[in-house]
Amino acid sequence: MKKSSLPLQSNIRPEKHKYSKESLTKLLRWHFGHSEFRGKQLETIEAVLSGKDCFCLMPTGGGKSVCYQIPALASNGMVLVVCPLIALMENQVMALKEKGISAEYLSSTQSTQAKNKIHEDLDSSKPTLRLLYVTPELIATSGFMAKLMKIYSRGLLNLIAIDEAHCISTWGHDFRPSYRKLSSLRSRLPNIPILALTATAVPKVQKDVIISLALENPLVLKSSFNRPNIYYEVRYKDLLDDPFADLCNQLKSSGDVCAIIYCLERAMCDQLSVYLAKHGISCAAYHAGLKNELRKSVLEDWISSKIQVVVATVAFGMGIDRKDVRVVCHFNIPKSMEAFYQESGRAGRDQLPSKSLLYYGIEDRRRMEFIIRNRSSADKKILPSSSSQEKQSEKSLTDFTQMVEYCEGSRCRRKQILESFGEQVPASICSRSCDACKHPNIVAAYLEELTTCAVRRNNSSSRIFVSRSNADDEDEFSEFWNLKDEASGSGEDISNSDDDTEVVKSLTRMKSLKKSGLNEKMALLERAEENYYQNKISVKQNDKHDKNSVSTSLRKASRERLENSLEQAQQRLGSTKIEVERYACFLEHECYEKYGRAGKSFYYSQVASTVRWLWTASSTELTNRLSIADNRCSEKNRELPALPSPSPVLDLPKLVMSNEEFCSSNLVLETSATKVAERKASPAVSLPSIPSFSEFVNGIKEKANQSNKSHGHSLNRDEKDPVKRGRLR
Ligand SMILES: Nc1ncnc2c1ncn2[C@@H]1O[C@H](COP(=O)(O)OP(=O)(O)OP(=O)(O)O)[C@@H](O)[C@H]1O
Ligand SMILES: [Mg+2]
Repeated sequence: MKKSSLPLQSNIRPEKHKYSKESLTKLLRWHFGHSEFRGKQLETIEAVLSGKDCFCLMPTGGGKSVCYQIPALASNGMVLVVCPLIALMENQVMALKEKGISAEYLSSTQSTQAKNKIHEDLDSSKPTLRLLYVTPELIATSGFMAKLMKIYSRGLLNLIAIDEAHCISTWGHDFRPSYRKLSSLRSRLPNIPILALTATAVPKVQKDVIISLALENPLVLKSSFNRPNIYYEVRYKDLLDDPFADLCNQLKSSGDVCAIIYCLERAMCDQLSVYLAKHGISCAAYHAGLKNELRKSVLEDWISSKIQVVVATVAFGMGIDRKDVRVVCHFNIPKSMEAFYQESGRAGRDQLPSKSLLYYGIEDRRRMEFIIRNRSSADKKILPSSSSQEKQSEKSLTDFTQMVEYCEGSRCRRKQILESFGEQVPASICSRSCDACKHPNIVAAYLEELTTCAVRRNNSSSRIFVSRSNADDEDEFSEFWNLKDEASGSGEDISNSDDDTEVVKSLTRMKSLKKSGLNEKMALLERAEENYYQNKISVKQNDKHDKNSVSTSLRKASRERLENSLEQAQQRLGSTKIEVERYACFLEHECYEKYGRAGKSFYYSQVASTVRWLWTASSTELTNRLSIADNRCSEKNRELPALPSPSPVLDLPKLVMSNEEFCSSNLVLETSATKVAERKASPAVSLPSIPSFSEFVNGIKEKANQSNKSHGHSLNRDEKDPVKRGRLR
């Protein structure tokens, strides 16, 4: 159904018309059904209608399209819209046509017939087209440029809108080399106002966009990037029993809502989508590995609400306008804050309460670092090394570090996002609409547990890197670098004079930020460990009353805790038969060997790590680890370290075993039944609670100050005990 145009004035160029707010609002209501302009929409529209260049920064879903669609309706000529993706153009043109607005797009995917029809209209004496969407690649062709010049010389071109303008900058997260070619528009088509629009522009990118498009004294309109209707939350994979199940519960508890789940790899999209579907969630996978028809039908089904959840790679989303997306989940850490902001910003475009969930895992982090580093070295092989490339790879790592800070820090998530775009905001801006502000104690406790996990994984980190040694393999399965071909084909050097200092500054900033976060704790822990191994810690081995020493009762309790966990692992894995008591002795002994002398806090942590590992270990991992115990049996003469003197309260001489005793312990230990009975009957050996690393550090400080202050953690012990809490709720 075609609506008649509201009669407004003629050509906006060369005479610059003044449009009243009322007449423009009328257009907005008539064509789009919105009652008022939002944010900076009106200012932007007035600026371009008066012939000014304009740089418009609005948050995702802020309503940037209206800023060039209304000018197209306010005049008789045509607005040229440059878009990075065909799918994006298709969507917008379809939506405009449904509103009765004359809009078309030109792309390689169209039939010759469709293209000819558009060209006929453009060549006619009175073209009806109001908006013509094109890709930057088309602009670069001489044929299209000639056509454009003709339209221009006839006075029919009113405005050039560059959507997703950050794609022009190599500093932006979605750099498109073809966007660089837009720089000729200004010289070829002088006096036509250019409107650059983006939701993602750090100051450096803004500057780059303005220079690259040769905008003349542009009006720069910035809205806040804040998305107040989005609640931000990070969930920690390493602390979860089953991240798939957790996500499934999260989606179910939100109701049958529309969601996008982003994964790094195609295989993960398929796997997760199958899992969710099996558990009653209406969903489908979407990635570049699927056939075009299937992809198209998934997209159509999702847009028309036939399916509610799409599990996709980053190939899905730019410009997709489903307003009621309630949850955007990143199942793997994104590569940068910009990418995260863009993707999570697809939630709540209708301004209603929505959620951004990010599942953070230590292995995901390492993997992404690995990909970024390898991508950089792969690029170096393809392209001759240049300073701009080096800066680029440094930037990728710096960007990623910022994302890691977001996950590993306990600061307000919203504030972190906004500050990463150079926006200084008061702490009150969040009003408890992120997990760090809403549940600061819980987030702090999770991060402390994560520290312990990180230490444990540090010991086995090489496994991850060894198994992923070929960067090219990554690209086959992930759309992480989805614009890679284009990017690597471009040899343009676009370095700016101040790039070096900017990068150095931001790196320094990142380093100083790190100091306050998890890394500091890690460094502290590493130093403490180092000190221990260099015998700098004086452990009073013979002092029975040293509160920090590991008592025999503690060792026994730890062994029982490990027995419980081994029993649970056995149940979970089903097929694996484990000699629970024997291996619990072995695992406990490992913990003691490594940390016993450093004191009970380190020892506790190590036991807790082992318990957590047992919750998630696969059958093979478990078998591998326990086979070490069996191998040890052959080391007959190896001496175990001496235990500290037994506690006067509970003397358990049998707890300290030689290797031989250990190897035959399955024969001498009591039956499970008697042990369980004994365990129940013995109140003296209750399971120890595990102090966090910060509790440990605070404890030392307190001791030094001889203060009677309590620890100051508001979580009670039950909440902090990972065994009792078990997992993230
Ligand atoms: N003045 C307004 N009042 C109410 N809704 C509006 C207004 N302007 C735009 N919208 C709606 O806001 C939604 C987002 O608009 P649009 O797609 O233009 O956002 P965008 O800024 O281009 O987002 P993105 O950065 O994700 O591309 C659309 O559904 C649109 O209809
Ligand atoms: Mg848009």
